[in-house]
Amino acid sequence: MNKQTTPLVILSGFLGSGKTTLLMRMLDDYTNKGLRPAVIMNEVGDINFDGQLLDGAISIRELLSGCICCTIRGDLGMEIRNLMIEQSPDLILIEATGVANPVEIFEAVTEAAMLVPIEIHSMISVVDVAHFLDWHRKGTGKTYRLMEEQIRCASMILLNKADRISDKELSEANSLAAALNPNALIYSTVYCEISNELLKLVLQESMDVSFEKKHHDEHTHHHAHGHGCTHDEHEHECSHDGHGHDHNHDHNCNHDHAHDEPHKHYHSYDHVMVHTHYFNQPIDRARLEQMIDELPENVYRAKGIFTEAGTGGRMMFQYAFRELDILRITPQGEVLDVAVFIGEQFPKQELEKKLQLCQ
Ligand SMILES: Nc1nc2c(ncn2[C@@H]2O[C@H](COP(=O)(O)OP(=O)(O)OP(=O)(O)O)[C@@H](O)[C@H]2O)c(=O)[nH]1
Repeated sequence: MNKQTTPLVILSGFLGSGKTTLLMRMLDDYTNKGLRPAVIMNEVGDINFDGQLLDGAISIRELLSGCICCTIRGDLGMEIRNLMIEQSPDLILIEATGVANPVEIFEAVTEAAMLVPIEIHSMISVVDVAHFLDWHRKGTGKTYRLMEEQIRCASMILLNKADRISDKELSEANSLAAALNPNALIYSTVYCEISNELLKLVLQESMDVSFEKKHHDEHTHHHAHGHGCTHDEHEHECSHDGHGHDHNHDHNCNHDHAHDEPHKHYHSYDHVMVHTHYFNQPIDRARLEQMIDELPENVYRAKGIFTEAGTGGRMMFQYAFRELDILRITPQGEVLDVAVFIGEQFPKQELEKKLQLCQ
């Protein structure tokens, strides 16, 4: 490890694949070893629920309401710079949004490296293996292509949620991932459980070599600000009709795709829709569970904090690819009751009605 630079690890992977689960493991391990990690978390929504799950002693920077690979790319550089100056951490972990294009994140970090001495040691792509196979069978769509890109750019791939598929399917997913990225280390995991040796390896310098090579070999489109990305700031469709708040991320990313072939550049963010709902009353948990069970397929991800009617307990729910987890939390500081839904073209008004009925 080069002592002059601070190692930086990027956690990428589609919505709900297990990035925060991995982040928490890494933080536990590194803090137990006496290291001082700092975290940058990026969410497409307005709220960072995952910060609630982290130890209050860890320095966390949040980049909300935008995707670090595009709209708030400049902010990432500034955050890294500020973190380095104010905290001088031993390492920086960046959890990207599930819809971030890894090539763009890599470039945003590279730009930051011009300001402060940091070095990317690893880009870990966490894959919800059941979700990945499902999309592979459909074989099309921006979501699948984004997942492919996240796999292609990784130095390490975790085929996570292995508990949700058979051994045969796991071996199929392994072959698919290896075909997309023969240079990466591939592991299958349950709740991102990786060994201490691997966690150590993540911080070692050699890991980024194949990644950099892939970057230059395969992603030959022009960049360094000259990539023709004319972001028409978000067309924020903010309908403050009481509680709902929608973001239709309709920016036009005019990448010069002629230069991108054969590996096109997928900014899945432009087709992603975010709906935020603030609860103003306690929630009937059974109704919430039923409402989530009935969510349309194109809602990929939902998270929220609510007060349970009856017990008055504060709860966090996590929904990813048709699986729901609800856990009791002790909020750090003042935290509102709020839920965020992320997906593609889902009927927001219908969702709003159902949310109202849970109260
Ligand atoms: N069954 C199963 N569930 C898992 C596994 N790993 C994570 N989860 C659950 O999947 C949900 C999403 O996990 P997160 O770690 O929050 O996923 P994420 O990638 O950070 O999600 P976003 O930040 O929204 O993109 C949570 O409810 C986790 O408890 C696993 O291996 N198996």
